Amino acid sequence: MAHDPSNTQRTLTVGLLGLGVVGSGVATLLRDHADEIAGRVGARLEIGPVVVRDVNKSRDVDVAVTDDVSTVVGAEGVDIVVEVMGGIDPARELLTRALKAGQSVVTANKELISTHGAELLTAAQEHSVRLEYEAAVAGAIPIIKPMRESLAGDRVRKVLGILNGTTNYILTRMTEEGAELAPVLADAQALGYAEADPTADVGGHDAAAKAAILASLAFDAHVVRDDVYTEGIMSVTATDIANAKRMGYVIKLLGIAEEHEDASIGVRVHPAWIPTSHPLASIREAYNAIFVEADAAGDLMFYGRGAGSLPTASAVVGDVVTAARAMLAGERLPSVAVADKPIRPVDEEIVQYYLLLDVADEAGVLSRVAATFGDHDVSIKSVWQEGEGDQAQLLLITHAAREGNVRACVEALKDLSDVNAIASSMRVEDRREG
Ligand SMILES: NC(=O)C1=CN([C@@H]2O[C@H](COP(=O)(O)OP(=O)(O)OC[C@H]3O[C@@H](n4cnc5c(N)ncnc54)[C@H](O)[C@@H]3O)[C@@H](O)[C@H]2O)C=CC1
Ligand SMILES: N[C@@H](CC=O)C(=O)O
Ligand code: NA
Repeated sequence: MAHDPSNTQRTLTVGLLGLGVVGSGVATLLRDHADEIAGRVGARLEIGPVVVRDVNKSRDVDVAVTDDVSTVVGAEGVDIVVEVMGGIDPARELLTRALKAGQSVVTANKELISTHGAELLTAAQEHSVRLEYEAAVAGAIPIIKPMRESLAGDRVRKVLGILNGTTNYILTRMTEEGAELAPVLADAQALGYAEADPTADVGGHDAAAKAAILASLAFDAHVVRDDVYTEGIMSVTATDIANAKRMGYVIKLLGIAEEHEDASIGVRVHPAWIPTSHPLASIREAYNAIFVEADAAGDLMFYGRGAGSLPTASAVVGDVVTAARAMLAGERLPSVAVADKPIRPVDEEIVQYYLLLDVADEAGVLSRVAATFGDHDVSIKSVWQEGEGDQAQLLLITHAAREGNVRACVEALKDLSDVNAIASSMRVEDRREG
């Protein structure tokens, strides 16, 4: 049945901060889906002032723009502020001001939420308005609301996610086409997936921000971006990809958050081998996925587009609808008791490793290498040797061991006279290892 917007006389005004990739998508959806949204909210949502840096720039979307933030932030008649500028400053100060002025806020800004989310949520609570940020984690995928609401009766143990579209796109093309990283990154930028500064993507920082937000929600804890151990994909080579493939694995940039039995929280982002049989192994291109292990629900997987204009705008506009409904119903943000749980240092994590060693092809090398592993309490699961003549490569996969021991073992291996180099090392995330 078609929506009848005639009974939705009330109008709420949505002001926008930023009109780039995401902002243009938000303006497009608010305009193109206006009637359905009015039917769902019980009020029409009107696009109010749109703040941009350069009012003279030509744009694909036809809205009136201004460079005066005071027309949106704290402005009489603007009910909801959508922040899609990115960065900490001035977003932090502008959103604080908006919340204090009684405006609900919707943001896609993971950098801001993962560092100053707690103070912004407090301001929202204190002023009885909403702060929504579904687009900040995994773009279009509904994950914030399921974590906050659908799983509120369960206990989440572990979250494992492909949280960055740009790097998944790059790794997919490196794996499937043998492409080099740099030109594929340029394609990801042209497609609107990358951050304004793409080192946030390839360096793992964007995924780390999202992992911090997810860990906070999953474990009712205060986890910030700087708590996340972070490695990016710059060191992943074609050789690593080929080695993973022939052993039955693929390489993905993973965000991993888990609550350990001592209530400490481990949260890390790094490239990892995962078995081709794992549901996350089949996630290609700019798609994201989040695999959740919960006590009662068991395994869940959330899948969808993690980046791009309209997919991200879908999550932003969904949040605008949430904020508008709450405003009309007088509903406040749910208040959650948050504990200060300790962050487990990465050295204390129990991990499995792939190591590639350049060694001299001489008698006794293998036993000296094996003894070094034994000295550090790291057990070898499998080993292959390749090459002949003076040089050989040893490919080793360890059993799960304490990260700090693996690191010390790697340092000791470097000191062996017949180990010329540690050509590569990467963690293996394999549930079969326990
Ligand atoms: N592009 C994507 O696929 C996704 C982006 N996000 C987040 O959405 C936000 C926006 O991202 P994009 O639209 O991709 O960035 P963008 O760079 O395309 O757009 C940002 C816009 O904000 C404007 N802007 C920045 N600072 C401003 C200021 N002080 N005053 C006025 N205008 C200002 C810029 O001129 C630009 O037009 C970021 O927080 C990003 O992390 C989240 C999910 C996906
Ligand atoms: N640059 C990000 C955009 C969405 O958060 C990504 O590539 O995932
Ligand atoms: Na999302």
